[in-house]
Amino acid sequence: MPDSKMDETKKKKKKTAECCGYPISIFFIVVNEFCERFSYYGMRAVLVLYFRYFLLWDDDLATSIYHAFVALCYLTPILGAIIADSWLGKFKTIIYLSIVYAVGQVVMAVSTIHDITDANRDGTPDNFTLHIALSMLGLVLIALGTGGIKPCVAAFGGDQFQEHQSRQLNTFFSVFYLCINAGSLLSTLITPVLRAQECGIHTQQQCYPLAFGVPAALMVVSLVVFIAGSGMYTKTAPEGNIMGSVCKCIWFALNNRFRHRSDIYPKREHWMDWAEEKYDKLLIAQIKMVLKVLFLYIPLPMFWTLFDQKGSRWTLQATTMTGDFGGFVLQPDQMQTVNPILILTLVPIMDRIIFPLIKKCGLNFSPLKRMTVGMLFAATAFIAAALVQMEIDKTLPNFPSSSESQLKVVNMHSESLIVTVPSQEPLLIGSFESSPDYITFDQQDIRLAFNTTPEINKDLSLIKGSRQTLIIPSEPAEMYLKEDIKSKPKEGKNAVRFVNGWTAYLNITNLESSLQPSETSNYTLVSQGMRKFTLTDGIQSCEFSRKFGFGSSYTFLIPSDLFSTDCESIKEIEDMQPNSVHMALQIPQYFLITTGEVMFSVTGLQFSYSQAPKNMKSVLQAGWLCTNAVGNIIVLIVAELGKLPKQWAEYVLFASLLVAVSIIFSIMAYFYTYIDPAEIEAEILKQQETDPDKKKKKETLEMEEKENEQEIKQTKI
Ligand SMILES: NCCC(=O)N[C@@H](Cc1c[nH]cn1)C(=O)O
Repeated sequence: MPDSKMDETKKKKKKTAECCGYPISIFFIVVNEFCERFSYYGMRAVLVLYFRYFLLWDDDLATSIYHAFVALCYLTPILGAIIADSWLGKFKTIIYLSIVYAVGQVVMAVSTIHDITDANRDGTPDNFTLHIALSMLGLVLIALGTGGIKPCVAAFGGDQFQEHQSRQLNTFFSVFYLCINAGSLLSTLITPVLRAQECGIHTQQQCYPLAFGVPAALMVVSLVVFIAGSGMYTKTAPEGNIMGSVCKCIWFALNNRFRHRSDIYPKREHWMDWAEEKYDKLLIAQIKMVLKVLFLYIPLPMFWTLFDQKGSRWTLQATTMTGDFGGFVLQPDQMQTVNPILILTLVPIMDRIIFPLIKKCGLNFSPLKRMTVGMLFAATAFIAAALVQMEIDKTLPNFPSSSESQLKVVNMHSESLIVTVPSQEPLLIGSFESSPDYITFDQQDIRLAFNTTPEINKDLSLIKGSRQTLIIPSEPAEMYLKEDIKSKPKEGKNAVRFVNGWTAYLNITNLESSLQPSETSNYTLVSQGMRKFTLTDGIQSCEFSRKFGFGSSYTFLIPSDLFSTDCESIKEIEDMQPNSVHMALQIPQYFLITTGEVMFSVTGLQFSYSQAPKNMKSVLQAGWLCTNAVGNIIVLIVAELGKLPKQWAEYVLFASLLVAVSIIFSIMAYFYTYIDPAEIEAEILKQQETDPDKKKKKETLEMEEKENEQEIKQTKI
């Protein structure tokens, strides 16, 4: 950098306004981040539901696309960092990519308006292709925007601080993290509520446009806030194509090293020193710093692999638990908000109390040690999750393995029946009752004998890995098999179905179609709480209500005296008992992983900023975010491949993997020496200034490069 230019930036820095030791411009950046994270996490909160219930994709497709989107969001930071460092500078990159981001959010919101293609006004869109195309376009733009600006915003925030504000700089990253979590907490609470509203022009539907529209609006606010602070920022100019020269320099060093591999050449301290012939000492030193940090990042994705499973595995675990807290009832997916709530309380506690206390005890709790401890906390969180899982497993129904089949017998006949089952005591099943529990068979083909007159022998071919119910109607010879659910119902809901013992067809609320005599309905899902069903045959009707817990399954037997007893005589068969392990048991694992997050993630953010040379701050931020992307990809792969028979075993496996990785990391960290990039850079510059010969050489090289660049530009034109 020419001296005159350096003086200019120094002067500018002196002018920045301060408040309590912090640059005022920080305020705008922090508010901007809050709005942006509100927008991002709010959209993410309803995304899977949008795929599932608006685009009508199946579960697997919905979750795969969701994870792929999240992974993409953490890969695009590389792109953002390149644009910022080599072309537009952080400030302009943030503005332009925020516009892309906001446009993406708006496109996404528009894609959720069913009325735009609902010509026949039946409430479902007629042209799914258009909606899918729009939403995919929206998501790509959003991933580009959110990922692109993320490394820039953190680094740009850091840039606002001057050298004497290093203490405030550390606090900034904590406050930054608090804002992220305040934004994510609020939006994950609000957008699902917005989604549950009904809206529409022709037909009233779930209000996805509102659930995606509010995040879009917040992104526009975020952009406006950022621009509002425009006059106050310290803006560092882009320093040219850093990534390009870094790659060229590394390539040259490797080549040069290879050419001089014979013993006759003197060894050099570091392989990067082999670039000295052609490249500036400063650049070489900077590359060394970055490479050291990037090398250290290699084990980090494992942390995110565990961390990001709280959104998937842990939420699934919560669906097998009960959320009844007496006064209020917590839904399984709401358990996730425990993380941001704990962040909001733990970050200040750590910063104000725990870390200063450790320091007072004379212990040096360096950033890398903190990160190692953070990883160990995450591992213990998974051990806690495994313990909870074992508790749940005790209460879970005994589902058939893939080679077994299970059968239950329901007797709707007016008399008791004795059923002879292979390798079992004969079963006595009273009229209007069922066999006490599912009977498990190793074989598929079985023969049952019934003591009716005349005796009935029935050959059944059961489905492997399935649960089925044999319904014996009033006319026993017409018995039939019905397939049952073989896992806990989704999202903590309850699966219910009816067997019609009434003599005519019945309409029942919640059921898709009317039920013929002796027919068994398909399952309908009802959520926790008091639920009412109205049964009618077109002439008479009665109401039947029941309180449901979480994750149960019932078959309701409708008797022939249904209406004379005012629905009182409906009999329930419990196929799956409601969940009984309390969701509060998940709090320890949330506490542990969040403590781990504060030590690992907040520290990693600071570390990535502080150890990066001035012109490569966003690059290292991008590298840091990339560890998150890789972590998500590992989740995707493991979810596809690894099907451990027991969930608790999978938790223990992940915990052990992370412990192993954290040991490796601690060894790597032991050999890392913390640096002050600014100091090293200043020293090298000084050396070069006192060495006029080298300075000249460097200047000619720089001029050559510039000429080259200009030539390239001209040829392009
Ligand atoms: N506490 C969870 C929300 C949160 O802090 N997210 C931060 C950090 C982060 C990156 N990957 C996972 N987490 C963010 O979005 O930058």
